[in-house]
Amino acid sequence: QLTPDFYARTCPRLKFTVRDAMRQAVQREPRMAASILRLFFHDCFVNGCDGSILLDDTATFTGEQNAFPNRNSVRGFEVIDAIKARVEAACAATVSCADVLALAARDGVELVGGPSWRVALGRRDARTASQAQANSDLPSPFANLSTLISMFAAKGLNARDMTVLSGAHTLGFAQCSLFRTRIHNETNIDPSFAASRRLTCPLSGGDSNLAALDATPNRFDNSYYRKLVARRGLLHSDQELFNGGSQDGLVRTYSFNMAAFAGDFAAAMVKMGNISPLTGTAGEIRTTCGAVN
Ligand code: HEM
Ligand SMILES: [Ca+2]
Repeated sequence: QLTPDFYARTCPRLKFTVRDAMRQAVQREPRMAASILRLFFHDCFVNGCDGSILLDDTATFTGEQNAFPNRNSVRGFEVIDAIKARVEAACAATVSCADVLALAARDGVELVGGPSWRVALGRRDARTASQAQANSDLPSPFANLSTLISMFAAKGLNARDMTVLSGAHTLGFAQCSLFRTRIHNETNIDPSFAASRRLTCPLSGGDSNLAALDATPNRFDNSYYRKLVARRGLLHSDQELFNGGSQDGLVRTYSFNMAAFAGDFAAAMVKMGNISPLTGTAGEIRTTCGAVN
């Protein structure tokens, strides 16, 4: 029951406000498009797209931000907080943090050359968050293909959705500790790629050193899939999509058909954005994204 014109009368300039703020954020730091996209994924996969990941831990509240997949890893909170402040100034107590995040993720992708899509709106914000749920529902970079497929299936997303959404790794960076075993121990990897990654990610030390997830980390293109076909996937979970299994054919298609990737990605983002939203009078419209009202 989400709809793109949910705020047409209550906050008519909403999408321009978000777009403008995201343009500034991405101009300042191109990686922010990636970081906000990932933030949206990590929101939607834990209790649905309800802004739960945005809630800060306090002395009496433990939320999702310090769950293993998020701690020292997800970023961009200050950008969402700043956008929300501008939205509040224009339309007080009207637009949810969950919707701001959904719009910002779409705008970031478009700003770095990716497809666009209509964001259905009307999500409300959670009053709670669960660190345990974040630990159990977010996929690990060490997962194999069948685990990835079943974790997405648990969210109503099929294997094709999983493979095309993983194309988000056309943007952004990963830390050495999350791909070390792949570049040092695995055999389904291009040797020269492994050797060059080992230069900044040795067997010990450099845990937080960054490497790009594909060859063009600030450009939304299909090079992620071309790299998978060349056995140059950075994460173990990336290469699982092209390792003799059920997704090989789709990876190959996306590797030479950018239009198919772009179209399927947009459709799958809409689907991901529909994961169990709070609507109607459930939840609340948070005034500050980091804390319940
Ligand atoms: C298929 C399962 C997935 C796994 C196992 C996975 C895992 C990871 C890991 C380990 C990182 C690096 C984190 C770090 O080094 O701190 C990462 C980065 C990223 N992920 Fe995923 N991811 C998956 C799917 C997705 C999906 C569905 C999206 C969005 C639709 C996404 C968007 C991103 C982006 C954009 C980055 C780069 C973030 C940045 O540079 O700030 N990922 N992912
Ligand atoms: Ca959530």
